[in-house]
Amino acid sequence: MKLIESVKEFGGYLNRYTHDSVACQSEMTFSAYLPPQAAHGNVPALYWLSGLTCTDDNFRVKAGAQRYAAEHGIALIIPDTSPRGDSVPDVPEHYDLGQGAGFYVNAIQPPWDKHFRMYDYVVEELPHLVEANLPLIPGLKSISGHSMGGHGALIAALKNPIAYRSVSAFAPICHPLNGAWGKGCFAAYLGETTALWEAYDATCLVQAGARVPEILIDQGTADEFLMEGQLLPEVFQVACLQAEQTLSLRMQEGYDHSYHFIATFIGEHMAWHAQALR
Ligand SMILES: N[C@@H](CCC(=O)N[C@@H](CS)C(=O)NCC(=O)O)C(=O)O
Repeated sequence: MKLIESVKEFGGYLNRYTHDSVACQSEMTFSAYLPPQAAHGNVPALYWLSGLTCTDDNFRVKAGAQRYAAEHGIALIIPDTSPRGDSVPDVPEHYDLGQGAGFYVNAIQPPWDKHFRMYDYVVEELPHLVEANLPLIPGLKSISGHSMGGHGALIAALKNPIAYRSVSAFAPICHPLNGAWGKGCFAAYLGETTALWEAYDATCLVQAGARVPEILIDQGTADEFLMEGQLLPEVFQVACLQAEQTLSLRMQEGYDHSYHFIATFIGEHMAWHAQALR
């Protein structure tokens, strides 16, 4: 992997890297914040998955997480939301399909199947890469994300409960099978057989018996996409109740879907993950 940018922040370094991805068959970009503690030894990591239209940049400039990462001695690993480049398929007129909208699945339908393997990238390739090249404690990691990335964090943890110490999400897409964003991307990437979609749907995974120790979700009540029926946390909450999956769903009065909402509560999520990563 190649370091392309490094800036000192809160005593640590906010770095950006590129590398040739085997999973995505393209060059990928990601950011990593290494807290000051990483200068003296290996540290745990929190992976952050962003939402539709985002690159690795949105979280690093808008969420304000680096201050808390420095306080707790946790590295932040911030991947892009899809493969990119001229040879990677896209639908520029649709922000919610193709580049910027990888949905953290392994596509099996052409033309997406060659590059859009974000599930393998996030769960397998990226952890192996960063643990081999950065001062990280191998295997000591947690995951969080926003919207499409909240969905990604939930399914990554539910499908790999041993791999992550904790999972949280901001306004996650909890049941993509029944929201317009999820349906559009799943149909394109996975085909029309909805049975295949269930393996990437947090609500279906919980209903099918997947479990993690605890899930923390913050959801703004003034979120425009909550009102549109894209996120469906209430459906996930019922599934968790029925399955006895511990869920802390905090409905945050008046907050919208934006990074202002994330910035407000990211400190609490970082403290929560820090406890699990201790
Ligand atoms: N209206 C938005 C829809 C996409 C959107 O809201 N994306 C969220 C994630 S679902 C986001 O994080 N956008 C980038 C940002 O706010 O920095 C757009 O067209 O960009």
